[in-house]
Amino acid sequence: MEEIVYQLQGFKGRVFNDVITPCNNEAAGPGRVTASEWLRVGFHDMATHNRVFGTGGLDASLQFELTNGENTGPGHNTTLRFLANYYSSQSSMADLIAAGVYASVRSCGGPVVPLRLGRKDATSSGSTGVPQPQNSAETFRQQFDRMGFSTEEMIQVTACGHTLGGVHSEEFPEIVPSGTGTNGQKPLDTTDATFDNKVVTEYISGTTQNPLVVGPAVAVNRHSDFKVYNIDGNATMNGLTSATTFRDVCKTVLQKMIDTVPSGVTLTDPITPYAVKPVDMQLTLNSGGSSFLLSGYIRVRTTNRASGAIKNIKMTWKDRNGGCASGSCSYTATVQGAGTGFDDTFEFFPISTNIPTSSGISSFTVTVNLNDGTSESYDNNGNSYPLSDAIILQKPQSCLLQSSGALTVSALVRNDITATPSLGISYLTPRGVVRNGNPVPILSSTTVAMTKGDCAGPYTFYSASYTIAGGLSYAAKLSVTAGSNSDSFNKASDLSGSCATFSGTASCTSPGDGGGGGGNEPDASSTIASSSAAGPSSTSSVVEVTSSSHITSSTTVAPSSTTSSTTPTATGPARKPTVAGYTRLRCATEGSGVRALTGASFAYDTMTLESCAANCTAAGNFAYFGVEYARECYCGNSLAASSSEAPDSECNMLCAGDATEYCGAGNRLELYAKPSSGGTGTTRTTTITTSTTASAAQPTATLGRKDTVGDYVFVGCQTEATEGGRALEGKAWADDGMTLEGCAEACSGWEYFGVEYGRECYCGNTLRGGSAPAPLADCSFTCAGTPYEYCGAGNRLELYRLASASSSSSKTRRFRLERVRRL
Ligand code: HEM
Repeated sequence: MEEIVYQLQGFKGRVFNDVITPCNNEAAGPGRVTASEWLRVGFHDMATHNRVFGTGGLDASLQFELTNGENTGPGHNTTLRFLANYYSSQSSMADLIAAGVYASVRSCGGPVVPLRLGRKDATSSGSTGVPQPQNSAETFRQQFDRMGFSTEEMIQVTACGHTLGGVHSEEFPEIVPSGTGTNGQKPLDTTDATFDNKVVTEYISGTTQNPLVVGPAVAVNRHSDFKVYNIDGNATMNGLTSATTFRDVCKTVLQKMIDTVPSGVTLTDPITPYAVKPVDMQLTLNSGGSSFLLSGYIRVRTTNRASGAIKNIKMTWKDRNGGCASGSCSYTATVQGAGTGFDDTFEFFPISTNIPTSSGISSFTVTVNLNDGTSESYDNNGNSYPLSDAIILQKPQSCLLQSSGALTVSALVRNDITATPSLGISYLTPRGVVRNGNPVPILSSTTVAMTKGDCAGPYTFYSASYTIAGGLSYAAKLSVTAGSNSDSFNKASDLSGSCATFSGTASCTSPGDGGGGGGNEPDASSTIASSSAAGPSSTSSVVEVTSSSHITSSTTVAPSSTTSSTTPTATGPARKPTVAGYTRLRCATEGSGVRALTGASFAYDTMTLESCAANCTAAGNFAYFGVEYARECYCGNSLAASSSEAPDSECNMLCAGDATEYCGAGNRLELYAKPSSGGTGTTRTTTITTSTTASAAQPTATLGRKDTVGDYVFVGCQTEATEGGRALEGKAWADDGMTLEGCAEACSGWEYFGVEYGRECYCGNTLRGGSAPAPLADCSFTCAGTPYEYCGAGNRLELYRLASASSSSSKTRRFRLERVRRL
């Protein structure tokens, strides 16, 4: 929750604020201020609390109450659907709703509402009792008293809520008759997207146009704001005419609102961002078992520091026995990226260092070295940051096929741990009926016994498989536990599509006697976890440790690739300046929104630089090759312009098939080029078969932009129109199974199609005025129907255009004009 709430944009941004920033963002369509919908959700969820019985309150029971008549309108559903993207065993829906109140108020310029955590989610609907506009003043007083709010607090909290948003014709036609508002909405004050006290001052001065005070609502006795505000002769409202007082009061009453929880729930103290926080720290056993890679980030809060004030950070660890037997127990990192929250900035320092398994690690501390020569020590309030090497969830040998949910998890258990490990899976399953039903998936957990495998020096492999049904397997969280030790809350989305073979297995040792001392036997039985989840590409064939043979056996792949993984790993990993006629260029990023190399691609569990070079030569004598994520090989004759140089330290994954070589990392290519890109082309004739065969090796499914979808080509990320109406007005539909392909098909015959907000498809022949290109990064939602495609975002279209559009003359002209306008 700390990351979701504070780590919003930029490096490692959780983008929780995307659809409510800026405050007037109408992510779900014109007339719907998303921030106001989030705030209203907080009230409607809380409003059924009964202080006497201790029932109800902020407990996410709203998800079961959407059709009970007192929670009308689409806003509750849309809000819960967005928040559910963050739902996990560590962030309840109720805490997320509370965080939504904090975020919406802050995004609109309101106070920082202190956020406590620990809310528990209801499992069924609660009582009714949300105040309705037709209720009498006395009923309102009783309802708020039942919630635990005094009359004064009732007036205050209603005014604080009604500083944002408005009343909608669709929901309350008797209050805002159809056609009388703008985009079907009438605002509650003149600044419906600013958290200010206009709702009060306009009411007190008699100039208010608040549809819950004046207008048609009066005649039908639905002027609820008037009934509430006027109940004490306007005394409380008069007290809120000072902007500062309004802000302070709102901070207090809105906190009270989100802290109203069922009895039995104990909330934490209000959270604040950590000064120093380890993020995604992970141990991964290197081949041979004599060392592991420690990776992750140290996040340092830089809010109150001058920019560039930090020189570097030093992480210093203690080995398993509390000392430093290896003689070298520290790692220094310089900044890799920065991120922001509403009120904070952070810098991230990447950790990537090898630690001998013989001595291991138990905890660490962090020193922040400043450019002025001073330094600060962080030791987790005197406790050090614990990091146990007793159990390791071994990601390279674990895999998830997101299409089927087939999961295999490999873990390493230190040989002195006697307890048998088990795999805990916490996962989400959709409820099926979504349109007007509950959009929040069910959070379940299961425990699976793990089967013992081979030794790897001082560790022993265990593995387990399970199929996560329901299509949301990527959102699962994985924990491996043995006795009191665990490696917990690992993201399933970090796993690749097939399990890599663990090469260079060592015979069993005890921790502390020299780890990996048994040598590196090229043992064919080292195929831990190569089974079920991996699907077709990593069946028993990977028992053959020799490189790439199982995918290109019928092809002309260079013979040099056959020896790599059996090479003893006595020498440590190193960069290779040349590989089979290619010269190393650099560690490179992927292109933004496109792959850096698009000529051909291969993925297999025995990847080496040599086999990738051989495949790229055979597949077309390509000018470039690059290896990414240990097991993915890309070829191309040109490099995407947006691919840029990254520090070598970021290309830190060892090749799946040869642990003496580096093979990029997530989104990082170990990039090589031929000195002359012309090449001889001598192997061209063999390329078609080779490339077909090799590509048939199951590529890792990854999230990425699609250059073409059916007959359409990608235009870019595009804003909605500003000139009254949608950017694409031809046809629209929304679906929870939305994919780019589905939208393309639905828009067949139209010149454009665009997908917005993950699940909304729009077609049109022209783009309405005001719709403009936006940064690709804005289109950050994945499609509701597949986690591998991007489908726009709030107010952002993933826009495609008919490839043949430019062939018809009239269309060509229009296209050019639009291009000019855009440029
Ligand atoms: C007597 C108590 C209340 C009544 C009868 C009431 C009633 C209403 C009604 C009828 C709407 C229009 C909804 C729509 O058309 O979408 C509305 C909007 C809203 N209410 Fe209340 N409300 C009350 C208290 C509160 C409180 C305590 C809060 C939060 C602190 C709140 C937050 C909001 C917000 C943010 C909107 C704008 C929603 C949007 O623009 O979509 N309300 N309220």
